[in-house]
Amino acid sequence: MPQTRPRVLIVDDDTTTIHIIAAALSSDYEVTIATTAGEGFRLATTVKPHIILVDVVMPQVSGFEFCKQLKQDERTHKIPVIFVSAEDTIRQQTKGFDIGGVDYIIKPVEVPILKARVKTHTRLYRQTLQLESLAATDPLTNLANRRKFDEAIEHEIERCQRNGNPLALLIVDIDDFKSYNDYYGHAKGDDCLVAVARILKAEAKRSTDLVSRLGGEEFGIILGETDDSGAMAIAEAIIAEFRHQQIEHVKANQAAYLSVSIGVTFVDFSRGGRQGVSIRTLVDTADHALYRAKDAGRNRIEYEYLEVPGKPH
Ligand SMILES: Nc1nc2c(ncn2[C@@H]2O[C@H](COP(=O)(O)OP(=O)(O)OP(=O)(O)O)[C@@H](O)[C@H]2O)c(=O)[nH]1
Repeated sequence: MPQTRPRVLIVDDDTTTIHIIAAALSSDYEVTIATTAGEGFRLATTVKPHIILVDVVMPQVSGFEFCKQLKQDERTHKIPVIFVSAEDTIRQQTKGFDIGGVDYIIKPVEVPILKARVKTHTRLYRQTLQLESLAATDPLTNLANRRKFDEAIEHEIERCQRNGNPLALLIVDIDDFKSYNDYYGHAKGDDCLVAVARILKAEAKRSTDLVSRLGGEEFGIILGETDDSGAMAIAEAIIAEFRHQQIEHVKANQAAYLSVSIGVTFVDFSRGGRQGVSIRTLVDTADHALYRAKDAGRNRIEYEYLEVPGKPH
């Protein structure tokens, strides 16, 4: 698939420089312009540029301060920043790198050098993004993989705890999948995993939801900012969707179709506390509920609250 053109954000208060840089890059890049650091920061979070070219000397907020701000925000900290400045002292240039810039271009801008450097840094950044995405994705289902799940749940625990919000985790396991594989063959088993992934994605579709394949026929769904009734509603919708779709599984023991069992756990951070709430305790609690669902006959949901130790009552 052809890649879209890389996006460049130019942040400069000098219209002559903006004009020179934009003219040099606009045939190969999507160019966006900001004349203040404030506007630049807003565009960095919305346009998500592949590179930012910033003037060092600007009124109010300098290019260095702007870069520091970008590096402190998780939405923008990875975007490569190139400083463009007439200040050519070694001290000034070194400072640019220390702050987190990837390059420093001296004004007046030499267009071939500018183009070569922008090309190199955008290519490297895009490769990094691609590798990060591959490292976080399960190749069969295209869902987030276990590594991404662990990273995301840690992040969600922190976020929900900081904001005093509830957090829920669902572990979904296909019922009698061994006999499905044995009867229909491994390739059909793979197709089945893809179909299950699609159903789960369709039911947990909020931006704070993350559906992942934990391994084999087990899936994890993180529901940030979701309380017990919200999480149970999603779990019930998943069970109902499998009942509705009636995916054939002639060897199923319980239902006459392909079904899943779901273990659900909730944490309520609304009264503070966090000690003892880790990925491990969350997953273990949801797993425990899942085993109970399997034991009780499959094709069902069981849940367990996770108490937050140290929470004042
Ligand atoms: N096709 C396919 N099968 C897989 C994959 N990963 C794991 N499996 C199979 O999933 C099956 C899981 O079997 P079990 O752990 O015994 O679970 P189950 O038969 O679903 O039984 P219950 O969970 O108790 O209902 C095994 O046969 C694995 O070989 C995969 O990527 N593709």
